[in-house]
Amino acid sequence: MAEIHLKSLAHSYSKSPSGPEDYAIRQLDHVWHKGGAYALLGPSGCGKSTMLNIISGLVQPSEGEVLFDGKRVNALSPRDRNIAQVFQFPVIYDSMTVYQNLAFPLKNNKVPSARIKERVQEIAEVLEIEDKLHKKAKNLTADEKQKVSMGRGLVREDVSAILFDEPLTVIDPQLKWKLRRKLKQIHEQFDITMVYVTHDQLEASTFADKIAVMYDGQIVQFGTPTELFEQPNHTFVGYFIGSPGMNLIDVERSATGVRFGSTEITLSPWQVEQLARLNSTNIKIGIRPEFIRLEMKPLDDSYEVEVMDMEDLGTYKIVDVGLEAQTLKVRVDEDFQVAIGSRLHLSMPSQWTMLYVDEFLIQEQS
Ligand SMILES: Nc1ncnc2c1ncn2[C@@H]1O[C@H](COP(=O)(O)OP(=O)(O)OP(=O)(O)O)[C@@H](O)[C@H]1O
Repeated sequence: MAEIHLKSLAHSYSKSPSGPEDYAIRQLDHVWHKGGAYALLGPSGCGKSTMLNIISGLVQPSEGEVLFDGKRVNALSPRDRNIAQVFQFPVIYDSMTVYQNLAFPLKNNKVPSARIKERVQEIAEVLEIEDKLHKKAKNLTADEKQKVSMGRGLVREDVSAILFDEPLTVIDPQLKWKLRRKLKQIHEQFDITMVYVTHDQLEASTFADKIAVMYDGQIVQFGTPTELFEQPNHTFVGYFIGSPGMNLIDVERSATGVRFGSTEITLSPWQVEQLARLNSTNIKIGIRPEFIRLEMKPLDDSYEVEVMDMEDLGTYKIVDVGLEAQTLKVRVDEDFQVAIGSRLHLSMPSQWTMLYVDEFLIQEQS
């Protein structure tokens, strides 16, 4: 098991990149600590697979270093890096039995046969495929094949880390949840560094203690699911995490804070102070639908809004309200009743009103 440090790492698939847009990974520094259960979350094309392949050695980074426990491994082959990688689609030998498939990585590493037997049995039990051990892999279902593929990654005890690249894509939705829990359990049991790539926030937060959110070749935030929800460090994190995502409104500076149209937004004094130090005109405020309050009567700091739409999602409702030219989404209880077109009063608690300049969160200095 190793700490994996990506130092000043950047990668372009182009031989002569002419600008940041030619990079799949823009310059970043990141540490995956020993024994952590991590997710690497982001939309298609943001660079997740490239990062995993750089760690495992399948891709050589065009800039920077990959360090395992402080030792540079850029020149080491994937085999010598001792990383197990599980891909989106099963990588197994069809002509071998399940047992032979699971035993293969151990045999290659000259593990004594008694230990191979024990270990294969242990992993097969965890993945609930012990009754398939003597079946030929070609006769398995797609789900079972992927379980074997995962087992081949999990079976080795000496690995620096296990990297999972969207491993549950081919798995039946019913089984997905169960397998994610299993992986988490395996992590707790064997204490291995695991990095799990996904574009699904639910998958990321059920598996990982900490999530790295990737956007456009950069890690824009590395935090717990709660931190990503409550303090999105970048507008993309606000938008991508949550269902629906954060309300983001373009604003301009005003005498007391910021405004859009004739709506003045009251900021905290420290936000005003920090904003005054910056020149950018790319300013947004963000607030999650869960943190906006809707009232029948005006409050001191409320804004009058019009109800535009309402969606009943079973256990809660999402109300769309119009404030000047903006539409904000508000999450309300299931029993909330209101007619479309009625006028309500909206308030945004300052504690949950985030200020973004050039897409990054303005944070209170301690
Ligand atoms: N072998 C390659 N040659 C050239 N460009 C590539 C290659 N592999 C990936 N890219 C490009 O690099 C960028 C990052 O791709 P990558 O596959 O790492 O993203 P991803 O986040 O894993 O996406 P997905 O979830 O769709 O797999 C994309 O613009 C992609 O088109």
